[in-house]
Formats: sequence, C-alpha cells, structure tokens
Amino acid sequence: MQIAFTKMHGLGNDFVVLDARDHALPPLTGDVAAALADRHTGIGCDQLIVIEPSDRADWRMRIYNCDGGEVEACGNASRAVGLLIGGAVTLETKGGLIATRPHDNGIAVDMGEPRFEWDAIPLGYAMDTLAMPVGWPVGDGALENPVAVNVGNPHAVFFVDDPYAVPLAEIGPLIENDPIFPERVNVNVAAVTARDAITLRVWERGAGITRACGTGACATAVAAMRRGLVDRTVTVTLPGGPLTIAWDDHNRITMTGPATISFTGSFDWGDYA
Ligand SMILES: N[C@@H](CCC[C@H](N)C(=O)O)C(=O)O
Repeated sequence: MQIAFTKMHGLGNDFVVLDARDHALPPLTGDVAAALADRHTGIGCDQLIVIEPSDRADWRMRIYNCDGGEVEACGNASRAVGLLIGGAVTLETKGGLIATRPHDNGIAVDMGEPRFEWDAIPLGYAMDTLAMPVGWPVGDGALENPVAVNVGNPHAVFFVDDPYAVPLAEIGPLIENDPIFPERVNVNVAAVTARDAITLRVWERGAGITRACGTGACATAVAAMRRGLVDRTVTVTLPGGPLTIAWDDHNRITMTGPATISFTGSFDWGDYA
C-alpha cells in the first residue's frame, strides 16, 4: 500500500506528515513511527505527524517522537500542519486544543494555557516549580533549580550564562530520564539577553537535540516571565532561528514563526510495518 507524505520543518525541526483526513491509515505502532523517522533507513525526521478527523476540532494532530513514543504537543509541527491545511484551523492534540492562523511572519498558534502545578508537569513529588530544589553536576558546576512548566508537554527550563557552553548531549539524557520526571521531560537551557530576548537550546524528550522546539520556546518564555526576567512578549532564538512568544492577560500563549514544506513523496507501508 503506497502512502503519500509531506516532509516539512519549522526552523529545522523536521517532520514527516501523513495526511489521513480522507483515508484512514493502517494501525500505526511506535515501531512503525520510529522506522519511518530513522535517518539512515527511513525517511528521517524529528517527529512523525498524522492528521486525522476529530470530533472536537477541525482536525486531530497525532505526534510521535523519533523514538516511536506518542506525545502530547509539538509547537513547530502545529505551525507546519497549519500551513499544510491552510486558513484558520483548530487542532485536537493529546495536550489539548490549539488554534493556528496565517500571520505576516508565518503561522501564529494559540498554544493554550501553561500549567505550573507539580502534579501537572508531572513531577515525582510536590515541590516548588519556579525553582525546583534539584541539580545535576556538569563539569565543575551544576545545572540546577530549573523552572518546571507544562505547555501540553513537560519541560524543565534552566537559566544559564551561555547555553552553547552546556554539554547538552551528555546532560540532556540524564535529566530527561531522571525519575523526578515520571513522564520524562524536555530539557531547555536558556540565557536571557534582554527584556525581550532569550537564546535557547533544547534536548527534546524522545528526539535529542533539535534545531528548534516550539513548545520549548513557549515553556522557556513563560518561565522567564514568571521569574520577572523578561516582558510578556519575547523573541526566543534557537539554533534554527527565532520564534515570537507572547503570554497574554487571559493566560494564553501565542507562538509565531515560519513553517516550510521541503518535499513530498510516497513509501510502501509494507516496508515499515
Ligand atoms: N519539537 C516539538 C516538541 C516535540 C515533542 C517533545 N519532544 C516531547 O516529547 O514532548 C516542538 O516544536 O514543540
């Protein structure tokens, strides 16, 4: 069975998008998702995205990390799906309802409301999420006292002097898999460079270091806002480029940035199932 796909990216965070709005796909297991995402033997991507009919929104967006795990939210893929479908679109995700619309600077997404309660992140036990009383050794120092935020998916945000000096490939997986995060966690290392500017690198749960993470940018922006480090609209610059993040008086986060179609193709489902 031949399946069409669209290869897309948001600031270099790349996706294989399967459009199942008109025709249902065969059952998609984590193993199939991981095989399609494999950069050596599959199509290759950070996340596999499936668009399906929804009872609660215009469409449902399912998100699989390249390790095959299905997850709740993906900011960059939300913009990609918004671009692919076109117009103003509501999307049901495991992390909640979101809404995308065309914008002069690409696609704007209403990402919903952030959560800060320890059991909404979730964390293993009750603690202050504005400065978690934990740390992990790095070189002669430590990465410590992160802000924990859930923006549909779980994030830990560490404020550091220089995100590019953090050995993220080594420390990222240790923090991601620490039992203090029972659902694992996305690891953000960020520097505030002005009242309206943040530099960010992300170790993504289930995907590793990516060029950009939309939910990471949202989580980092609201973490910095909660700490009083920045104003309520900031530019978050990731390795792949900038996103604009605003947190409004109604407690909603809007993320604005580009999305791009790279190419289209097709594959034989039997080669991966
Ligand atoms: N790249 C995404 C986030 C994808 C999911 C994440 N790795 C998780 O496991 O929660 C984004 O742009 O937000």
